[in-house]
Amino acid sequence: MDAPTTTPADNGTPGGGGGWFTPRTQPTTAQSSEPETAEGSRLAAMRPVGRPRAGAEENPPVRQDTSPPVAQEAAPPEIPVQPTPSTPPPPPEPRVPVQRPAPARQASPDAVLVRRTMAEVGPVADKVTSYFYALLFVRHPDLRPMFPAAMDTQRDRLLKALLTAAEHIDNTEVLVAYLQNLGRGHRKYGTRPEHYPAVGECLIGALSKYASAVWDAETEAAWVRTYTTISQVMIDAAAADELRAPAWWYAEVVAHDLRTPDVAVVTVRPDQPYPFLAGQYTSLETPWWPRIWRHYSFASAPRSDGLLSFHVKALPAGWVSNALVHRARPGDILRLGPPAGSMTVDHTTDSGLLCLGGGTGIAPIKALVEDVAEHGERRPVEVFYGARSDHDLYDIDTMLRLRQSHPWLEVRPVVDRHGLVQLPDAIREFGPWDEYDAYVSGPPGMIRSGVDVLRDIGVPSERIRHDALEELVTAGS
Ligand SMILES: NC(=O)C1=CN([C@@H]2O[C@H](COP(=O)(O)OP(=O)(O)OC[C@H]3O[C@@H](n4cnc5c(N)ncnc54)[C@H](O)[C@@H]3O)[C@@H](O)[C@H]2O)C=CC1
Repeated sequence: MDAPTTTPADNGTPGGGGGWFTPRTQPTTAQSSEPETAEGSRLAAMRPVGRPRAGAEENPPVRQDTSPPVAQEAAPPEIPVQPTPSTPPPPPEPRVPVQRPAPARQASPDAVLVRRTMAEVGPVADKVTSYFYALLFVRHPDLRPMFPAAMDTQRDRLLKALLTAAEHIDNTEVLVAYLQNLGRGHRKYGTRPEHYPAVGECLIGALSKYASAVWDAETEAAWVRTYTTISQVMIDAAAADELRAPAWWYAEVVAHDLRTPDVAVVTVRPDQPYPFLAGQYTSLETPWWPRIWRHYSFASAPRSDGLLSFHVKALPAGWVSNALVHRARPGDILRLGPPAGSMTVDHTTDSGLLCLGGGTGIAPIKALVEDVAEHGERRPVEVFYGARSDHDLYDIDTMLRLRQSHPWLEVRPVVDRHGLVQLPDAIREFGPWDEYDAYVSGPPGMIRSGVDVLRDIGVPSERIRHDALEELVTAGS
């Protein structure tokens, strides 16, 4: 999957006060001197304050950089600082905004205006997306090579991420982490600080066109401040990440094991150490579909030989997944983005782990089991491994071997019974689960119903972990 996400990471929230999401200039009113629609002043307002490149003008014009932004696959990676094997993995992330509703507190004036715009454009979201990208590519053709040649269903990811962030602008704690992850993740596309004003300008261009009924100077000023804040957090996170990690890793396929006609276990060796935590995922690009990145969970806890493995199911019309299952062979070189996701084990408690792995969703669950084993803990781990048929339980042998080695582990295969009893239903027959944290991994529908069942049987939301559904919708394709 352009991998499963749990969440964006890293805290970095400056302590105290309003933090990052208090606009650096006080919110203004409609009567203020905020720019109205003049593009020049709008862009000046949106220009991120952080880290212009050496020699850049103080207020460079948006299109100052005419060099092609990316096409990285042919170029050797620029690696500012090589991580060493002792580089600690990034801290796990809090959940993405969609998973944790903003606490009930009074919305800031900017948030009210931003949400009003969002409500207005919601019914015409597709048009906003098309118009946004049309504006971006017409006004800034130099940015076009940063996107895939064929803009598939993921083309609106950038816009979606920005709008998600804007909508949750008051939910500082979660949002900062989300944006930092987004900023770090954008390094692999070749995104630079000077690209942000171009995107902001087109974002506002598209919103003002489709939310014209509610658009006024005050709304525009709110969006400018919101976008400036968003881009600043992303730019700062990318700059900090540059000091400790490459923008991407090359990884050579060293093993390819076709487990069923459409599921392969792909093992790769990164060109340099790749720190991550069990339960996380990465983004992956194949040589056959340049600039198309998909998310895949790591199927093992970090290994001493540094190898990484992924379980990939070839999906109908899944370009990347089909290439990985049917075309990739040892010796092929892939690219990996940074690790992400918060579906990780909390080693500060000894609660049990209740794990639901559906289909290839068993991959990160296996990693979690290995992680618990490596920590030498004796906490109960109960794995429910769901599949459509016996034949689809492609990793059951591995899971049963793990169970033989670890008395604290229980593995229960759950095969669909005529579509009536599905994986999540099975957990009702066992329990009680009061002392367990729950981990849910698999297709989005299974995650949704898994979370419903868990809540229904009394597991509190804060004890349920899963990757972000919005990431999973296109994951693995
Ligand atoms: N971290 C994560 O959450 C990961 C998620 N995945 C995702 O897992 C999926 C695996 O796909 P397949 O192997 O084809 O799975 P699948 O479609 O064969 O389903 C696997 C299991 O989930 C159950 N299930 C599916 N839809 C359900 C629903 N709506 N309600 C209740 N139960 C449901 C099925 O009954 C089956 O037991 C992919 O979408 C992949 O992207 C894969 C790896 C990690």
